[in-house]
Amino acid sequence: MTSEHHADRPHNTGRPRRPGGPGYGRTQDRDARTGRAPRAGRPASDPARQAAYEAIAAVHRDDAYANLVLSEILRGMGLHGRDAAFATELTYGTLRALGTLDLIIGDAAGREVSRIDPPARDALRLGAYQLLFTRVPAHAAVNQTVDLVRAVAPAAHGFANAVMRSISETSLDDWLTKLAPAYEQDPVGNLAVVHNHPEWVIRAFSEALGGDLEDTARLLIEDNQAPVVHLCARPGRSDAIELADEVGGVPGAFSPYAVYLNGGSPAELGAIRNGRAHVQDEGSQLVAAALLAAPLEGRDDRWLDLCAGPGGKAGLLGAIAAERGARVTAVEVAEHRARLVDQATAGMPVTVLPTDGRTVGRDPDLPEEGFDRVLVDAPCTGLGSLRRRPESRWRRKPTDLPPLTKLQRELLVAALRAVRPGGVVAYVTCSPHMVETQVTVTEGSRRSGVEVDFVDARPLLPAGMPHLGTGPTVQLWPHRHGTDAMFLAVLRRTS
Ligand SMILES: C[S@@+](CC[C@H](N)C(=O)[O-])C[C@H]1O[C@@H](n2cnc3c(N)ncnc32)[C@H](O)[C@@H]1O
Repeated sequence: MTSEHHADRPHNTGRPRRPGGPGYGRTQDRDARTGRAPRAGRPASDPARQAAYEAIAAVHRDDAYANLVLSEILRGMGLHGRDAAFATELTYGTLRALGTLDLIIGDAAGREVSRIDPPARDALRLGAYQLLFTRVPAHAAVNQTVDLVRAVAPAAHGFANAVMRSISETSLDDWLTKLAPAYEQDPVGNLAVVHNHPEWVIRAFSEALGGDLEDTARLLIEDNQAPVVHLCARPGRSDAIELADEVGGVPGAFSPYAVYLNGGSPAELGAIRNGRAHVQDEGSQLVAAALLAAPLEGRDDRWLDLCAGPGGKAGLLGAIAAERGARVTAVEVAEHRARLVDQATAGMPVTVLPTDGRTVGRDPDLPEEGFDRVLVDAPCTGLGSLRRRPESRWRRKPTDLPPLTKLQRELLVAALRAVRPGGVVAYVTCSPHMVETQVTVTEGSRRSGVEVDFVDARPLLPAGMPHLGTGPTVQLWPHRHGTDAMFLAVLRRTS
């Protein structure tokens, strides 16, 4: 091993790195130790790769969300069109495939990736992704990566060159054969490496899919695809067919409000800018509409959204409330998210309460038995929307579950107290994890102190929708419905 193989170790061992501190400099920064600019007169790498590197580094360094940080970076660098699309593919693809990329890099480098200096490590991940998962020619992937490493971790460029060349000598299939355990001996371990998901997530998916590993594999494959952007045509303001014509999209398969967008930036659409539509997964539209489709006797004009931020479902409920003469109270505990709900529901009969949803009965605006329909779109692991949040499968941990499920139960209990006898509560998560779905619903309703009945949620979804199971709850799936894996339970308070 040459000395360069060791040159990428942290220089300031023992001290945590600050964001923007040495070793994490932006590609155009000067080298923190030598003060020299990287390869004077020559860009570190092309702008799309540079943007992708910055985004990946920010996700790992600052716990940033890829979608938010990438759009900021693209804006800051003035990247549009093909460059922006390439940067997005590189960022999302690298973050999704992280577990497998790290195994391969670790093998090629002869050391754990945790022992590679973070800037060099992120550049190598980006490079390995190009080599193994894209049609970028190998020489371009290697050279661009080495140039990038020269800029962000100058001492490691020789090491990076050796690792990239070693990775490029073997095809992805051969790497997977070498590093994945045999399916017959360890099916979950095999799927984890082959389809880029943590094992605990695969076990959770498999449990929710009745232990069917072939079906689970189909879900994992779907999770690795870039999702189609769905719009929601707001009732009373727009119509899905007209909107599809206007934006060059296609009306959705299930939700009467859904339009599938054929690429392009939704933020630039007139319909989004003037509040006739919003971006929202079709599954989210379906579960919000299901709450309003549940039969109800008596009063039906006081609706509550107990976890409203950033306001997607509140926007749909508010638009329908305007048509039906109802009023929505939208509760959101995080102030900045409550402001987003305000913006999302401008001009609708919606009152936003920036408060904790568990204060039902203690807050005069959240009286017990004060609402006819209540939505609890509970905070959750988000394992059902991994397509949209490429980093989250590696960031989430099983230890996230106990505090989240406690909060979910408490919010469901609050919802069951807020609804009047005879009224309905929809409990929704964008996670299919059974602990967040079935277990929370069973435990929450048991602890609420009120009597409830399950309402069969299947007839509350559009007629003819396939794969809705045996009820009374419904689990949607990316590989079956093209939606996020939304879970829906509808409960009627009977006492
Ligand atoms: C899954 S998100 C809701 C998404 C939203 N319904 C939509 O469609 O845009 C859950 C939300 O619950 C909020 N939240 C968490 N704890 C809460 C609490 N105790 N009371 C009210 N909101 C809470 C989170 O800040 C987060 O915005």
